[in-house]
Amino acid sequence: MADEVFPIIDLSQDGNWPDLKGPEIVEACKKWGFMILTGHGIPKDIIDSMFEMHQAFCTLPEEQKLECVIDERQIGYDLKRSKIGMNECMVFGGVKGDIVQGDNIHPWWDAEKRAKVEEFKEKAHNLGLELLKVFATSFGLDPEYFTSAHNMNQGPGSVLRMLHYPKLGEKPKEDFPRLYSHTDWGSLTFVWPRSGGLEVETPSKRWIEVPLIPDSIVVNVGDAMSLWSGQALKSTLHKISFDNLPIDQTRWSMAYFVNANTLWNRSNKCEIDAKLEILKREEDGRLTLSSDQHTILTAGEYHQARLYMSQKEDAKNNWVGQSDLSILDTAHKLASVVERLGVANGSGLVNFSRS
Ligand SMILES: O=C(O)CCC(=O)C(=O)O
Ligand SMILES: [Fe+2]
Repeated sequence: MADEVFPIIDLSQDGNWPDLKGPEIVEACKKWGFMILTGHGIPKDIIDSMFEMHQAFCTLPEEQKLECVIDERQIGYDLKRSKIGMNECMVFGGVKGDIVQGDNIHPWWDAEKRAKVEEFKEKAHNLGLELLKVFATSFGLDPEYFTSAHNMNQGPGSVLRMLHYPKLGEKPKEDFPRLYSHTDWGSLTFVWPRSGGLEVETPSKRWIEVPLIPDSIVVNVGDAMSLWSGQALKSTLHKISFDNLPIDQTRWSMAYFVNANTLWNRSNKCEIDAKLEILKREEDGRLTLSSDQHTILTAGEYHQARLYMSQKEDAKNNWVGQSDLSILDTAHKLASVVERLGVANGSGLVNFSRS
């Protein structure tokens, strides 16, 4: 449709962008669930230096990179050759300080490089907090309503994925995509693209490629934030297809996933847990706290429900890596809450539907 213009919002005019650009930001997140932010204040030399490290690390032989494979804290190297996608990724999850001190990171990432990653994560996180304040303020809530549940010092932490979609000799025989059609699980996602290829579903459900603007950030709302906001904010499907990123092309990008706090201990009990109190949309557009107990989940319960839903989906599709669903014994009840709210279906795959 001719009036479907991908939202591009420049924050550079004034230090007071949350007040000045807040309404435009919220509108974009309601209508598209996606926007591009320019003039966002994260310096270009810092972004450049992150991509330099990313590209240099990816040139190491595969067996070296595989020495530290991604763990349950979401730290380490992730090589994907599956229905999820065909890419490689260095993943830096965990809380503040975990990268500088942490294990399971290849020694190629020396102290100086790790400090840069921590600094970048912190800058990204602070921008995420500003956006969460904009959302809360626009809904008439306490500005810290969402931010208080996104503390960088509390687990599980937000996750930086440095992504590389390599050139391929031939198209995979197994029908694996570059990146499957999905919505993100968390609160907010930032993507720094260095190459084109990312496609999103428009409000009228067409697929378009996200404009490539150097040094900008592509921001999208995740399922948790959509759920939390009573679906006032939209979590939108996106993908990278072989049509748009053919086998002879490469894509470099970085994605930062802003997640709500929750921490599981070794006996699978949740120790820190943000309350994901699903807000209710009033007729005048305001969001209020719902009195319906069924619409109150904690971030940990939400996460468990998503795990359960995606493993159920994997099992249905006979995907590799199935695990024992009985571990998640209460999760199916929670999954039905998530399903009923219509924010996510299965693992967020193509047949995702929303009223
Ligand atoms: O590479 C990209 O730009 C997209 C990454 C993405 O959507 C994801 O990892 O969830
Ligand atoms: Fe995504």
